Amino acid sequence: MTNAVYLASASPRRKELLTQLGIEFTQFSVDADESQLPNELPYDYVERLARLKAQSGVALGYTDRPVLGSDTVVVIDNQSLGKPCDENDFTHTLKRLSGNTHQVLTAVAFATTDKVLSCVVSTNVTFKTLSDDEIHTYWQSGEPQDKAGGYGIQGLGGRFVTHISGSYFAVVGLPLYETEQLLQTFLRG
Ligand SMILES: Cc1cn([C@H]2C[C@H](O)[C@@H](COP(=O)(O)OP(=O)(O)OP(=O)(O)O)O2)c(=O)[nH]c1=O
Repeated sequence: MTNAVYLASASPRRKELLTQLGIEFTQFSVDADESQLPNELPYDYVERLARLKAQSGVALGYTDRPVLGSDTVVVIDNQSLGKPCDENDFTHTLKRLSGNTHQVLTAVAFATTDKVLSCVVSTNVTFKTLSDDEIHTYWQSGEPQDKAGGYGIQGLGGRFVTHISGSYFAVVGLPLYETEQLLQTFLRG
């Protein structure tokens, strides 16, 4: 088996990040049910989804190379926040992130027909205090809509971040170092 993989993701960020790793890949999207189970912990949730996306790729017939699935959630007060469903939801989220530190959890999974291997990377991100105006203007930029927690650290949302501890790449959607390590372990095992 060569180093080439499949990327089971619709995310343009994950495509860019995987390109940055120099791994040859083919991208396709999978349609996974992303709802959280009752009482499911954020860590378990994000890891389950990454595995589900990878295994859905295998189930679609992409079986000749490892399939990479990944998922990102923002966690504050033990609650997982996905993409905002509307401006109200977004405003509520940004007010919770404002002036606080939250965690971004990104899970990565590789799957083939006979095995699946995954890991979760946690990064702490601290936001400055945001005004109502800043929050409203940011929503109108169109950037928050498709991003976990309603912000993009790599875009206009970057100016809200006063401190980050951990993997910047994991916040954007794919931790470079950990993904490469996981693939090496997967291919060896
Ligand atoms: C917090 C944060 C999230 N994000 C993105 C990463 C993920 O693409 C997205 C979270 O949604 P995900 O459901 O993890 O991924 P996705 O729907 O974009 O792609 P797919 O499921 O097909 O792989 O939020 C940023 O781009 N920047 C950030 O700062």
